[in-house]
Amino acid sequence: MKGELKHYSWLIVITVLVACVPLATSNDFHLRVLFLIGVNYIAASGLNVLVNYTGQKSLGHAGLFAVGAYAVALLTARWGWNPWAAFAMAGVLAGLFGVVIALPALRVKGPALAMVTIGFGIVVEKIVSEWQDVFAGQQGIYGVIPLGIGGQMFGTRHWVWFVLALCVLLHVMFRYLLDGRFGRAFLAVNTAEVAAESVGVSVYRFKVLAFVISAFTCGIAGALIAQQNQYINSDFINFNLSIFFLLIVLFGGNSVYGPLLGAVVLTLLDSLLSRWPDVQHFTYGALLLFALYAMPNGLAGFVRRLARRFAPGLMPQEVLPQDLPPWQPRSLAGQASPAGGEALLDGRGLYKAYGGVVPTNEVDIRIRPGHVHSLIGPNGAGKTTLLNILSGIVVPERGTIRFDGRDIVGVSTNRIARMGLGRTFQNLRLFSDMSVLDNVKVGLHAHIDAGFFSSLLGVGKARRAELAARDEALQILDRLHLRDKAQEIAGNLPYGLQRRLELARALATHPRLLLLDEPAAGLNPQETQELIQVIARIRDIGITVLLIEHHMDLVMAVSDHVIVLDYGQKIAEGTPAEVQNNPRVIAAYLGSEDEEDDGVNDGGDGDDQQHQGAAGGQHV
Ligand SMILES: Nc1ncnc2c1ncn2[C@@H]1O[C@H](COP(=O)(O)OP(=O)(O)OP(=O)(O)O)[C@@H](O)[C@H]1O
Repeated sequence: MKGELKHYSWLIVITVLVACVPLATSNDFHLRVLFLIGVNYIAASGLNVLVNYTGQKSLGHAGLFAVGAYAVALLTARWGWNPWAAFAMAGVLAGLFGVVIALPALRVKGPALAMVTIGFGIVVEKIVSEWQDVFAGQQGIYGVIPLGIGGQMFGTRHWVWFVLALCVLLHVMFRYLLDGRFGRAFLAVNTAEVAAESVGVSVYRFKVLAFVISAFTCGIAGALIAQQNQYINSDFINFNLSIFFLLIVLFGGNSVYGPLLGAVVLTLLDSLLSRWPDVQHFTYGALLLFALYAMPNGLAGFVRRLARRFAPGLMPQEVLPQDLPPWQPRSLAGQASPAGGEALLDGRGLYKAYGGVVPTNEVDIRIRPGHVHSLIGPNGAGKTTLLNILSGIVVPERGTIRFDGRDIVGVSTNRIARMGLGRTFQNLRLFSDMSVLDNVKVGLHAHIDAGFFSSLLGVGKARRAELAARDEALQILDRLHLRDKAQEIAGNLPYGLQRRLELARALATHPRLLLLDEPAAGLNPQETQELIQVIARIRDIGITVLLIEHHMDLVMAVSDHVIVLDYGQKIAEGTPAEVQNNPRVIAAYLGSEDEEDDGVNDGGDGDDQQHQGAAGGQHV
C-alpha cells in the first residue's frame, strides 16, 4: 500500500496529540466539540463510500442516525439491555435499514434517488415525533444507559477517547477497504455501471453494500449521541441533519481523508455559528454551492492539487516492480476446451425487437474455440445488439445461448463475465478517473481472493492478493505496451491508448471468449496494424475472439470465420474469402436492385431502418 509507514507515523502523532487534549483542558464545551467532530466523522466515513465512491446521493441519512439513536434508547432504557450490546445492535439494525433504502435505489438514480432518501428521512422523522407511545416524540426518552467500563460510566473525557479510538479504527479499516478491490469496485459502479458489470462487478451487490456501510456508521453515530446525552428526542432527527451529513462528505471530498476534513471544518463552523441559527443555515447553503462550484473534488481534492503542485514529494507514489515474467492468462491453464467441433458459444434463434426495429432476427451464431470470428454488416445491421445479447446486457425475447456448456439467457452480465466472457465497447467505457493500473485491476476483480472482512481488516491474505493483482495487472499492461503509462489517469491517455487499455481490462477478466466491439474505431493506420498483431497474439494464447469491425483490411487479416448481418438477419458466413465473394454480402454493402427480390430485407420493418453502406474504403 502507498506510503504505509509515513501514513501510520502521522496517524500515531495526530492520535496522541488529540488524546492529550482532554488531559490539557477540562472545558466541557471544547471537549464536546471534539466529541462531535468524532461522531460526525464516524457518520461521514460510511456515507463517503455511498456518496463519493459509489455516486449515490442520499438526503435521508438522519433517518439511519435515528435508527441507531432510538435503538440504544429503547434497548437500554426500556428493555434493560447491556449498553455495549445495545450499541452493537444499533449498528446492525441501522445496517438492515440500509438494505431497505437500497432497494429503491437500485431502480432510480440522481434526483429521483435523492427524493426516495428524503422520503425515508421524513417517514422516520414523522414516526419518532408522532408515535408517542414508543418514541415519546418531543418529550423524548430519558435514562439511556451510557457506555462504561467495569461498572464505571464514561465521563466526558472517556467519551472523547472512545470516539477517537473508533475514528482511528474506522479510518484504518476504510483505508484498507477503499484502497483495494472493494474501493475500486465502488468507483467503477459510480463511473460506468455497464462496464463494471462487464468485468464481473455486481452493480446490485455493491450499491446495497454501500448503503449498508453508510447506514451502519450513521447508526453508530446516532447511538453515540443518545448514549452520551443519556437522552434522545425527535428534535435531533430532522432534514437539516441529513443535509449536514451530506455536506460533510461533499465538502470533504472524494478520498479516505475527505470525511475527516469535512467533519473537522464543518463541526467547528457549526459550533461557532450555533448561536446564530439563521446565519448557520445560510452558511451551509453557501458552502454547499461553493464546494460544488469551486472544489468539485472537495477539500481533499483541493489539498491534493495543492500538494501535487507545491510539494510533490509529499504525494505517495507506489513503487512498481520491474522485470515481471510475461503474462499468461491463469484461468485458461488446465481448462478443457470444448471437444472437437463443439462450439464454445452456441446461440440459436435469437430475436430482439425495439418497437418496429428488429436488430436481431432469428440469428444463429456458433463460436468455435481458438478461432477469431468477425461480425460484419452495414451500419445498423444489429451487430452491437447481438454482442449485447451474448454478454447479457440485452435479454433476447426468444432464443437460447449456451456458453461453455451452460445456458446464459437471463443470467446477469457480471455472472457471464465471471464465466469467462469478456468484452470491450464501441463507445469507450473506461473508468476514466482511475489510473491505468487500477482500470486493469478492476478487470481482475473476480480473480482477487479478498473478501469483505479480510479487505476491511487488511489481513495478510487480502494484502497478498492485492499485490499479486498489481503484478498481474502490470504484466497485462506490459503485454499491450502500456506498462509505462500504469500510473497515469486513464482519461488523460490519447484515444488509441484508451482503446488498448479497454482491451487490457477485458483481458484481465481472464476471458475464454473475448468480444470486441469495433476495436479499431478511431485508430490511425499504424495503430490498426498493431491491433492486428495484438488480436493474433490473443488468439495464440488460447483466447477465442469475436469482433465487430468496419475496417475490412483488419477483418480479412485476422479472421478465421466471418459472419455477416444485415437488417438483423444473418445473410452469410464462412471464411473471409467466401464471404468476400458472396453476392448477398456485396449487395448488402453496395446496394443492389435485386435486394428486395432476394428477400435480404425481409426481417422486421426493414423499411423503417436507417441502412447505410459501409463508409468509404470499407468494401468487402
Ligand atoms: N436500445 C435500443 N432502443 C431502440 N433501438 C435500438 C436500441 N439498440 C439498438 N437499436 C436499433 O437497432 C438497430 C441496430 O443497432 P446496432 O447498434 O445493433 O447496429 P450495429 O450493426 O452495431 O450498427 P453500427 O455499425 O452503426 O454500430 C439500429 O436501428 C438501432 O437504432
